[in-house]
Amino acid sequence: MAYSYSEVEGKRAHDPLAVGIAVKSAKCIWVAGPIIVGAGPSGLAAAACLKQRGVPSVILERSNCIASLWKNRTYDRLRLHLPKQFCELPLMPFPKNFPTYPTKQQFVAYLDTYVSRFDLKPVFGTTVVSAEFDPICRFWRVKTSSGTKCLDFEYTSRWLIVATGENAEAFLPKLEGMDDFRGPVLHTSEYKSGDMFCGKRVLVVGCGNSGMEVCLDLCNHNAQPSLVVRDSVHILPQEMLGRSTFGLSMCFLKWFPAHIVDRLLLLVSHFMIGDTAKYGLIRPKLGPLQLKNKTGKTPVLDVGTLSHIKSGKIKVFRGIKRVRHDSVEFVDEKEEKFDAIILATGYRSNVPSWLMDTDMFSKEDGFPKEQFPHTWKGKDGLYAIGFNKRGLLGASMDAWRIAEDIELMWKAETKRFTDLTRAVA
Ligand SMILES: Cc1cc2nc3c(=O)[nH]c(=O)nc-3n(C[C@H](O)[C@H](O)[C@H](O)COP(=O)(O)OP(=O)(O)OC[C@H]3O[C@@H](n4cnc5c(N)ncnc54)[C@H](O)[C@@H]3O)c2cc1C
Ligand SMILES: NC(=O)C1=CN([C@@H]2O[C@H](COP(=O)(O)OP(=O)(O)OC[C@H]3O[C@@H](n4cnc5c(N)ncnc54)[C@H](OP(=O)(O)O)[C@@H]3O)[C@@H](O)[C@H]2O)C=CC1
Ligand SMILES: O=C(O)C(=O)Cc1c[nH]c2ccccc12
Repeated sequence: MAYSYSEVEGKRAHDPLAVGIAVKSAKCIWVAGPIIVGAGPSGLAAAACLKQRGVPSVILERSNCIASLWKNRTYDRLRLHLPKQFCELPLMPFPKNFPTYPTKQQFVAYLDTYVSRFDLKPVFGTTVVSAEFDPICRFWRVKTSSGTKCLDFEYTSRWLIVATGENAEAFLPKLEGMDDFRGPVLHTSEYKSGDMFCGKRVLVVGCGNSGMEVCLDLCNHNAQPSLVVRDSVHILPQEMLGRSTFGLSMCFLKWFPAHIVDRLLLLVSHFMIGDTAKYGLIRPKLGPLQLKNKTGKTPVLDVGTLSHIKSGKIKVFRGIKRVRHDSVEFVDEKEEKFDAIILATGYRSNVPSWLMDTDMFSKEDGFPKEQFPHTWKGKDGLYAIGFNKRGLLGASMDAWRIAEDIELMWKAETKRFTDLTRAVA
């Protein structure tokens, strides 16, 4: 099937002149600057930093909006857990009137403004299904799918920036007997509020920040939540000594090693919230910051759930042995009836499903093989943003580095091109 120039034109992202996209063939689009996969906070931050340095880019996004995780796959009561100064994207501070912990709606509004401010125009409804480096031409071939075959393209560029996120796909563990359960089973990415669970017995599986906060939301909606804690977990108060726990940790880390700061955090936590192990929340052997550094596991910042666990309003269970028709059996042989199950079991990267043949990413977990601060750069013009397990702050750090790196090559190439055209003229 032949494609007219205007049809391909319709799929163009940014200002075609500024971007310098050239249509190479009917279904192939050459991108002069980098291709960015994903229009979440990371992809947007990368595009903005590049633009500020005069480097155009094209963002490919599978959903029909920016920040789809925040807009479509998070619960209503979500707020940033870290103070706003640690969650800003590069080049644009939060509005002064934002509270210390902005709501999801405020954060999303900020991202919408960010997009307007930098005039970013992601190509929506475009899933990257494969990306491969062509060693002969020395550029990346990025194949996309839009659901309609006639709108599938191959984008090519010298640079590829992976910004699909650490939370690209909901992780749904296979629990024995789950198919027999008579009630609803949903992942936290589908959970909006406890409205529909009023009066219901709900089992929340997983005690990360999502599981803990969903339990709190269920309490607020008069449901009866129970929490599965299969392993150990660090719970820290969101604030201590009059400061945010995160801010305080960052401050102390400038002077002391992580294991010392961990001792302080645990001491103050013990003083403020007591021994969490008494309630089934056993602390890992390694301190919260050391554990975060080593495994990426984020400590839970308590926003009110713990008091309901202490009061017995939220029951804590150990791992699940099997699910039955209307109940769940736990590893310690206890069995309890439930009306619904919410899987707060986290997410997975989807990079191995589309990025071919690279040394940069692990095929097992879809994260860069290198550790922070070396996660952002691979070979042959390949970059990763938002994969250093340091949230939005980490994504901002990556954005600066990537833009700086690409700008140097971009300027050199632009100069070569200008020299060449002058010589020809
Ligand atoms: C509930 C929740 C709350 C959080 N709160 C905080 C917080 O308060 N502070 C903090 O610092 N961090 C927080 N995080 C961490 C979180 O990872 C970041 O906030 C942020 O969303 C990461 O941005 P990202 O752009 O890297 O990934 P995402 O926001 O996940 O964006 C990735 C984008 O890539 C798109 N995509 C994926 N695969 C493809 C493909 N194959 N083709 C095209 N597009 C694709 C997705 O649709 C998505 O829009 C939170 C995470 C969750 C889940
Ligand atoms: N406002 C905020 O800032 C918020 C931030 N977040 C962030 O979003 C990211 C994702 O968080 P979250 O969704 O909580 O996911 P996490 O990956 O942090 O937590 C998943 C939890 O599920 C448990 N789990 C996984 N499989 C099973 C199973 N088969 N049986 C029992 N338990 C299981 C894990 O246990 P184990 O550890 O044993 O593997 C872990 O406790 C994190 O970075 C988090 O900090 C989330 C919510 C709010
Ligand atoms: O939400 C996340 O997982 C983040 O990476 C941000 C974050 C929340 N709490 C933290 C504690 C230590 C380091 C990062 C975080």
